[in-house]
Amino acid sequence: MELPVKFKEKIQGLLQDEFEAYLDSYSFPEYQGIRINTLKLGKEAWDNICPFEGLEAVSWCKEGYYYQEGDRPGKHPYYHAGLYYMQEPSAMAPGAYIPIEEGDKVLDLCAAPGGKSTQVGARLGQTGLLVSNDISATRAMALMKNIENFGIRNSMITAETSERLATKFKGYFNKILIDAPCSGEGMFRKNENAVKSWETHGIEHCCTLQRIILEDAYTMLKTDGMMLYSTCTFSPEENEGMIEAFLEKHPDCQIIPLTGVGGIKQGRPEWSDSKKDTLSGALRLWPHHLKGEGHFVCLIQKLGEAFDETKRLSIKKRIKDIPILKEFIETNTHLDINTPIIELKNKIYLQTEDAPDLEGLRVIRSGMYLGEVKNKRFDPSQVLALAYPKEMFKNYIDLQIEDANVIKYLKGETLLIEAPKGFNVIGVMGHPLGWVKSQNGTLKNLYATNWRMM
Ligand SMILES: C[S@@+](CC[C@H](N)C(=O)[O-])C[C@H]1O[C@@H](n2cnc3c(N)ncnc32)[C@H](O)[C@@H]1O
Repeated sequence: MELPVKFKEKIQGLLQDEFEAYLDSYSFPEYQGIRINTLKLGKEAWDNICPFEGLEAVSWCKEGYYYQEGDRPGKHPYYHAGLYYMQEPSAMAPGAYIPIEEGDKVLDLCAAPGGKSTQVGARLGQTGLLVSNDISATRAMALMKNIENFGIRNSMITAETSERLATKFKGYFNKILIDAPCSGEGMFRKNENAVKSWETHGIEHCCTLQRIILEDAYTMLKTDGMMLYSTCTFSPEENEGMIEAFLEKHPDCQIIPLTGVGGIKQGRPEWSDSKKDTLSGALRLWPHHLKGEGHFVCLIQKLGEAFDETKRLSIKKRIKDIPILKEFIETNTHLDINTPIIELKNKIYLQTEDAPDLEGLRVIRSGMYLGEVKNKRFDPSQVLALAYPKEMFKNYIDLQIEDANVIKYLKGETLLIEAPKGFNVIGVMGHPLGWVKSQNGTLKNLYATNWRMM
């Protein structure tokens, strides 16, 4: 790996006698992690079915593990069941350090492909609301799939600029995650393109974006709300310097100090202009101090007054108001038919009671997609099967992990299994995978085409 000379000189000046150790980290292996989905199973249940040998705990994220080279977690049926997310271990820090309380309204402002959104969504435990946003609609589609696979029900997904979101959500959120677009110096070890991008775009371009995003996040925070700012870069301009400039502009905000564990170091006030001690309450993850690529994390609280001016969705419909949907839900599930929904071009989305009105925004998913009313029938979505435990479904077929039918199902094949006539949910080791339709000993495979195993 050839590091840009300018970068090397700068980091040497910053790290001084740590510089050699930092350079040595480029010969260390790439660290890969998985994070268990606590919406679907607890630690004990995971330990009972874990298919990977020698997982090692990530010290700053209690659901995180390093897996070994040769493991293929993305190819395992448990990945299709949404039991875990694959994530670089240092990237687990922002989602682990942001305080989340039951019922919080959380915004993940730069969310794709969904590492931190799935983490925070799991921590919300299906309470409150998670709005996940990314400026790129293409990346937001990948984000949507990850959120759906995780079974996060209380979520909305948008593809917007922070400026446009801020016009809708003034003073609305309790917590905001800003995993800012950055110069990506922490990605150099595993991705040569990150070096090219650093040389092309430069740090100043990223700083401009970060300043705008932080300002908009401030507008969207409630009084006492907290935002967690993170980057995967080392440059002080995008980290301590960015926070310092923000706090100068907003004296009603303060850093909530965080304490590093497992080799995580504190922020470096000496790398800022003001050298304010409070900046040491931020965290720095370095590849020469821990097993991870690198991150910066800082938690900020807004104390100033803010008023929630966000328009709420006027819920006019519930499941019971659409006869075909009501019949499907009552026949096949134990879902409450009073649950609020919205209907958009025959597609039905589950809503939370206090959902915000997203009109005028570029919306990727307005609530959890339940399915489609089509030619006087209801086609249930893949998401519906993944978003609830097996007990929610009246007909559930469970397969053992070694059963060849698991892979056949994930590949979209028809299965020869006796089951009650009509819709069934099929799953593996107690965890739903998707729908099948049973008739005369045959299961028609309804596993969504774009989710199939290759
Ligand atoms: C570091 S990545 C986010 C990674 C993500 N948080 C995760 O954990 O999977 C930064 C993201 O910011 C998005 N982005 C860039 N500029 C943005 C803006 N002005 N508003 C919102 N998102 C933006 C990029 O498309 C990119 O997906």
